[in-house]
Amino acid sequence: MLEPDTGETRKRIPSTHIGKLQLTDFRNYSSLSLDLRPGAVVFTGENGAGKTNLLEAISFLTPGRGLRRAPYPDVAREGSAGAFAVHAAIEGPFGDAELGTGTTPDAVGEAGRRVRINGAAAKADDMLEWLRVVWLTPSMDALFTGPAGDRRRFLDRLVLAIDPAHGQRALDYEKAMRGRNRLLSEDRRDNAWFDAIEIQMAETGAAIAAARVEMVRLLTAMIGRMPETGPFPQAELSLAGTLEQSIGDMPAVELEERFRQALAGGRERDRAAGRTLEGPHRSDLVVRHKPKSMPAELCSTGEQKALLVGIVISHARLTGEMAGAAPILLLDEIAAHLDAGRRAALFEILEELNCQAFMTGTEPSLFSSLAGRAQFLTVDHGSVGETPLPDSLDR
Ligand SMILES: Nc1ncnc2c1ncn2[C@@H]1O[C@H](COP(=O)(O)OP(=O)(O)OP(=O)(O)O)[C@@H](O)[C@H]1O
Repeated sequence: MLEPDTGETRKRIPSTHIGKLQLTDFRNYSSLSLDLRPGAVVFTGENGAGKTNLLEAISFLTPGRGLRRAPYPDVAREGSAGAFAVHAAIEGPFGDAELGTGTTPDAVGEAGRRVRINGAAAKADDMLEWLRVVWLTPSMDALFTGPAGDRRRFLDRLVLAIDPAHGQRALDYEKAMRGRNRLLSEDRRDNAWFDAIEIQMAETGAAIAAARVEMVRLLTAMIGRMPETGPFPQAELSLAGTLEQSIGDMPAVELEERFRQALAGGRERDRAAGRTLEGPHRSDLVVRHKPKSMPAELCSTGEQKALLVGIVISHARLTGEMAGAAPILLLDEIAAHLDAGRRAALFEILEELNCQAFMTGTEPSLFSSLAGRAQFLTVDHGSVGETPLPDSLDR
């Protein structure tokens, strides 16, 4: 894996931006065509107008199930034939590209979403060659207090943005584990079958753990570049998980072999539980508020939000340096828990990162410090137009 640029002469990372976004039968949009500019893009409108839907559409320009993780039939506009399409014209340092994605009425699961790049059928992972998309949504406000699975998913998305092979690794591991869990729950005792599955789990599981450890190492270095206190305090990151904690203590092949042995030795225990109890699917990302030396889950709501924003910003910087192009950021209701000082600080950092950053809020006044430096768009139940300026910001 490449190292981020830590030199004295830090260059400005080139920006990738969506110049045009077109939606068909996507949530409350029957047909929409939007011209977008680089830098900050602010969507404002009343509750239920369709602001988050726009961010969700952009989140489909990266592998996975989008920022709501919704079943595809829910995403297609009610009253439509049951299929949706998102199309984006991308401009960036690697050239221009046309990215298209969508479903058919019977699409289910991740594989049910089709992708086209420059008119040709492509895999979802191929979109990562053109742009990286990272998001922060209000549902992530409970990231530090909620279940470990949410933090794992968050971490794996961070890894995916800098290491495109991570998605396939995770899919392969899950597929093998589902096979093993089926054998366990059906009380099958076919040792050869178990052996074959466990070899696959050991290989992919050790690779997943190694990629996560690497991510935490790189992100920790990047977080260290921020002021320790300041508007977005430094987070201290570590991983809880048998595999992750053993990395560095032994060569990768030995780690893989140990995990394989642990799986084989744990069959009876797992049979009693009806599922696999050990592996990277049980790991957790542990976050502490460094200046306060306190677990993140014990911090105030605002402090947790500031920590999370700090992590996402550092990750965006890391992604930019490693991928050679700044990622696209989706910041849903970002202003909600941030005071005016932190909002202004965030906008400054986004400009420095050179990201196209999509932000939503009910009131344009929340973004007043961006007046003249951002594209302001008003969302109104299925249509989007330029926000009249400057009056709306002078309030
Ligand atoms: N499949 C669908 N077809 C049509 N409309 C839908 C579909 N799914 C959701 N909606 C509508 O989209 C709207 C919600 O949009 P969205 O979540 O983007 O709102 P928002 O502007 O972000 O609101 P808030 O400020 O409350 O977060 C709701 O009115 C909802 O009924």
